[in-house]
Amino acid sequence: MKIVIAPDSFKESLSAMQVATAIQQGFCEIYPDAEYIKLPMADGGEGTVTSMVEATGGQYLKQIVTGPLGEPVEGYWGLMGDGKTAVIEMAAASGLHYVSPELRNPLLTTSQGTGELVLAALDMGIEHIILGIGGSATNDGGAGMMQALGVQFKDAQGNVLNVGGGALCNLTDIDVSRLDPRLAGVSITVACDVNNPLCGPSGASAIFGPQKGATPEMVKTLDAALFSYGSLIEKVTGNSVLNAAGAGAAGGMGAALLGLLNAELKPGIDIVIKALGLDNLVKSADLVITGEGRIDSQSIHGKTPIGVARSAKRFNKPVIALAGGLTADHQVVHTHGLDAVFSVLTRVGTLPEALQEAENNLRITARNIASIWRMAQMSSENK
Ligand SMILES: O=C(O)[C@H](O)CO
Repeated sequence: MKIVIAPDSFKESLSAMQVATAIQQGFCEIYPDAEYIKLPMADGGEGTVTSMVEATGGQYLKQIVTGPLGEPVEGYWGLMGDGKTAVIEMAAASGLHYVSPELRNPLLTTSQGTGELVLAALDMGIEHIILGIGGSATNDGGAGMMQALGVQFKDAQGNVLNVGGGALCNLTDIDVSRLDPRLAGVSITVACDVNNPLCGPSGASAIFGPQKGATPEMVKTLDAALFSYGSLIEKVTGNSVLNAAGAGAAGGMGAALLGLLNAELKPGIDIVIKALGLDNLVKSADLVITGEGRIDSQSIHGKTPIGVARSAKRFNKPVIALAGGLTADHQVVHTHGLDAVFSVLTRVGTLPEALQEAENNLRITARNIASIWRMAQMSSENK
């Protein structure tokens, strides 16, 4: 029996490889002799560099950059096996995991560090950038990143804006004349973890603002700020961003990349699936297992489990997903290729307890799924 295990990370708890290993351990208790293929996946958010570097035999590079609250953090990026392509994930510089829950405030957080990672890659003379966006602590429309790359955002008095999503309320002018000229010679592909638009009820602020610490009042302020930011980008560049799919990824960073850098936005999971050759591996599998920290109705907008399911369903393979948590509205995922989904929680506890127990709970749940799988196999053999 061949089992492909292709999960995302469980954010703030386990890396994608740790998740895959825990699932394998559980399955091995029932199927010790099965062939297991573990593929740590990512969708543009945290883990994208690891997946792409490992898949292409590239290398990791460390870089001290400005974190979401202005503090120095040790970020990283990857040089892919071809030696010409940089793979950068914005979460490695501006990710939510850098800000503890009580300090989360998307009015103030900046994506500047992501721009600094891009500068580090340009310094190495790369020709192409794959920029994974998602998992951010920011809602600044990627303005911080663009500031690091030389763009100036100004208010009506001609003053350069402060950093953070809240400051964009005062934006009246975007000056691109000092944009780093090296960017003109580099192609940028953006791996978006979601396809949400910039603004509105399914936009960056409304959907992802709360997890970054936005109160309902802040969501309104941030949404209005991103609307005037997007409108101004359209006016200055002539590029449409307000209605573009993915412009709302990573707190609106998609809009800056599309509008100000003419980058191409793609579903991140498709880029990772291609680099890892997932289609070829699932083709001959008996079972495909995926997972993510949380599975909800938003998962269908480009998250890893659905991308993996799409790949598996091309070859009509069964797909099971394991999640730390399932929301009440998660069932829509069944119409997108996930045959069965399981929450791994084994008891009622606190969130920190759930994060801490995730590895063991994954193993236990995987063991039980394997046991049901074997019972089903035995009963069909006995018919
Ligand atoms: O960073 C975020 O806002 C989410 O991951 C969606 O991109």
